[in-house]
Amino acid sequence: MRAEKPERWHIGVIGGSGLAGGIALDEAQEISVSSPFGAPSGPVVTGHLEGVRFTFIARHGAGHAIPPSSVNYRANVDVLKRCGVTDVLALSAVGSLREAMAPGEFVAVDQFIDRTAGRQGSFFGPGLVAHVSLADPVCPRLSGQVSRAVQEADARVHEGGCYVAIDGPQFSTRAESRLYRAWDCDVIGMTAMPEARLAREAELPYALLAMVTDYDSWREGEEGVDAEQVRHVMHANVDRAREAVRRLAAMLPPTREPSPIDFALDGAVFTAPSARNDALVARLDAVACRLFGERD
Ligand SMILES: CSC[C@H]1O[C@H](OP(=O)(O)O)[C@H](O)[C@@H]1O
Ligand SMILES: Nc1ncnc2[nH]cnc12
Repeated sequence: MRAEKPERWHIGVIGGSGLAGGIALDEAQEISVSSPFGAPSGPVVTGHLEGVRFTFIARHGAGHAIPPSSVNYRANVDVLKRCGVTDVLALSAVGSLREAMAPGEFVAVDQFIDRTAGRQGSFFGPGLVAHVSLADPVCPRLSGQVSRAVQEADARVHEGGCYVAIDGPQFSTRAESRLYRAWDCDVIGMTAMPEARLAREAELPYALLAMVTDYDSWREGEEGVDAEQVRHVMHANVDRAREAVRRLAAMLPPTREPSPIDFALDGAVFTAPSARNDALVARLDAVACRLFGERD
């Protein structure tokens, strides 16, 4: 078993809609990292912000070419882990299902309902069965720090909110939008699942900063959401998201104390050593390096 995580922060940022251009990092370097789970969404850029190491991936690739259900979520998370990332901050555009969560505001999401289907939702599989806890899918420490960073960036943030993940790429019908409100969901998007599940399997504390771009399609007597509206609000606010990331870097304590999520795989693997699929174990050399060690 490998030693505990390093004491230095290394934040992996997965940038969503509006963030294909990345975040401005000092000494930024584009690096090529391959993954046994296939190609990540696009170039991986690593550098520093306020002296803290950051590594960035654009979720939809350069120029936003990859639709939500075609994102290789496993490769993205695996590559971040391979780069030595300690914590993941995901940035996403979302629709609001609550009057109080207005376009232009941010939500530090803390729960999910997953309505996606057919996406690769686990690093594990036949020959290596693991069940991690997902009761609290977001890291409260990172999410709290991110909320404070948004406030410092002079933007409004709602601390906590349930995100319903849909496949898309179409927006929801009015009936679906009303249904998700009845389920007590607060915001809607197309990408946080399975991303959050995979981060947990990779023992990476995950926080999701959602930027509200629209009211989806539940409001009586109003037009439903359309892409033009989303694009407009997104472009008006994306620099605030970048500023929040910079503020986060500036406020992180110099030493990273361990998180319980760093040990999410402890006790999670059910498959007996004699029944394990060696090829699958080998593919987990980054994700589960603490359990199985790294490849030579
Ligand atoms: C551009 S509107 C729909 C699109 O935006 C969100 O993407 P992301 O989460 O990567 O910011 C949403 O999930 C959809 O993929
Ligand atoms: N209304 C909406 N539904 C799904 N994803 C979105 N991303 C931004 N707005 C959205």
